Amino acid sequence: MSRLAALRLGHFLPALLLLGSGLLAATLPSLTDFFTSLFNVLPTLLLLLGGTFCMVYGRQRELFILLVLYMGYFVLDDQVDHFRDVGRVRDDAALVFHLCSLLLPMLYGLFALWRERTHLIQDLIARFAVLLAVCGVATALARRYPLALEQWLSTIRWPALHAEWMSLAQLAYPLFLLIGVALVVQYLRTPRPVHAVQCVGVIALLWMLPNTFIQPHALQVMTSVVMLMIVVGVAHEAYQMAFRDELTGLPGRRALNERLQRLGRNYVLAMADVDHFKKFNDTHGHDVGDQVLRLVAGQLRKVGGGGKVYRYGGEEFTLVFAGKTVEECLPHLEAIRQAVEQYPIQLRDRQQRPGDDQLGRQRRGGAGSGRVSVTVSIGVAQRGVAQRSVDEVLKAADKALYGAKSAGRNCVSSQVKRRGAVKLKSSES
Ligand SMILES: Nc1nc2c(ncn2[C@@H]2O[C@H](COP(=O)(O)OP(=O)(O)OP(=O)(O)O)[C@@H](O)[C@H]2O)c(=O)[nH]1
Repeated sequence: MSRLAALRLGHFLPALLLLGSGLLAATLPSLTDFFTSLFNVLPTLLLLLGGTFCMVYGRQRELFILLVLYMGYFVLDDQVDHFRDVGRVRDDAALVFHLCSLLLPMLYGLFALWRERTHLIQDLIARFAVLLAVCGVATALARRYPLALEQWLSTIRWPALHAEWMSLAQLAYPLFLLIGVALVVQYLRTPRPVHAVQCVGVIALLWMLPNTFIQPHALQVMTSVVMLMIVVGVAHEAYQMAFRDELTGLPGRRALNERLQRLGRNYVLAMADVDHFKKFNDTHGHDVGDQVLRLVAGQLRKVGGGGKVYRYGGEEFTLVFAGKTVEECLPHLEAIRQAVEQYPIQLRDRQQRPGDDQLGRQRRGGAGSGRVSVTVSIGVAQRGVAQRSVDEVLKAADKALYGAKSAGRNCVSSQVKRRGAVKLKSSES
């Protein structure tokens, strides 16, 4: 699967919806008392709840992003409050604002790109040390040389690139660009929900900073929104870990158990099993076996007739058809059986794999390249008078699968129970 194909709207959608709602709320001329109070406490609440959640699950990276966002909010909110109460900005407002417009994207980007690789405690200490060092140096410089620092920050270094609407320190724009590109590259290399959320978060910050003193609720609303995005991203990944099978990307056994609880009165279950997979593993190795499981999963996923496929475990998959009869499902099962059988699997020696794509394509087409194919056997059963509970239907599908294996494999078998008699129907190529 290409990296672009792996790019999933589902990874971005929650964050984009939050961003849209945030923009709407932040640009409203006034908010009701309820929402004003809510957004006043939301950043603190999200730091406490989201931070605890991240700590419990060892998500240091997201914990520090939340911390950086909150610190930025804390410092700027003080300035905005003064501006709102007195009607003019504090003397140090320009210095604080320019410093935040550099430090906020810088620290956000740094922690977003800094993967958790070392031991949890070491990682925590290293991140704290970096945060303290950067904030400590910035505070010391701001106290010691306020005027020089403010001048340095507000200098327009590249007049040709400056536009009227650019209210941040000019250095902030290339910094935002650099971080945005780095985060997009990170997502393309590893398409994970938190990586997607971090990309959208940069856009929200880029909108928030210039509007901090202009839109009355920009700071509270956008800080809350970005913090919420990060927490949602972590929750999304926790859900995926629990319900998705990592190898194939299919929903896993836990997701299947959930689905089986709410199937209604009419449904069909099918069990699909890769034939002679032990032999395949023994011949080609476990790694190639894993690749094959991914390919088979990719073919099974295409099943028609409203079927949904789950990885049951090992080399077994379960297909669920809600509101269908066996007769309606058989053509779709037969189609995927054929699709798996006809799918050519290219075996390549890892060590001999060329770095060059074109060379790789040539070699794949070459006579020496090894092509194999695998087949699946499928057993299918339907809820009926003889098997009423999900367990019974699953058992019947398993029995039909056993029948398919006995009938020579690479076929679909359905077990139809009528008045105690068991009839096994096999369709073979
Ligand atoms: N590579 C790989 N192999 C797995 C995985 N899960 C289970 N297996 C292997 O799948 C094989 C299952 O073999 P068996 O259940 O004996 O059946 P089979 O060889 O497929 O033969 P039939 O089902 O009778 O056609 C075992 O060798 C397992 O090690 C996995 O995630 N990756």
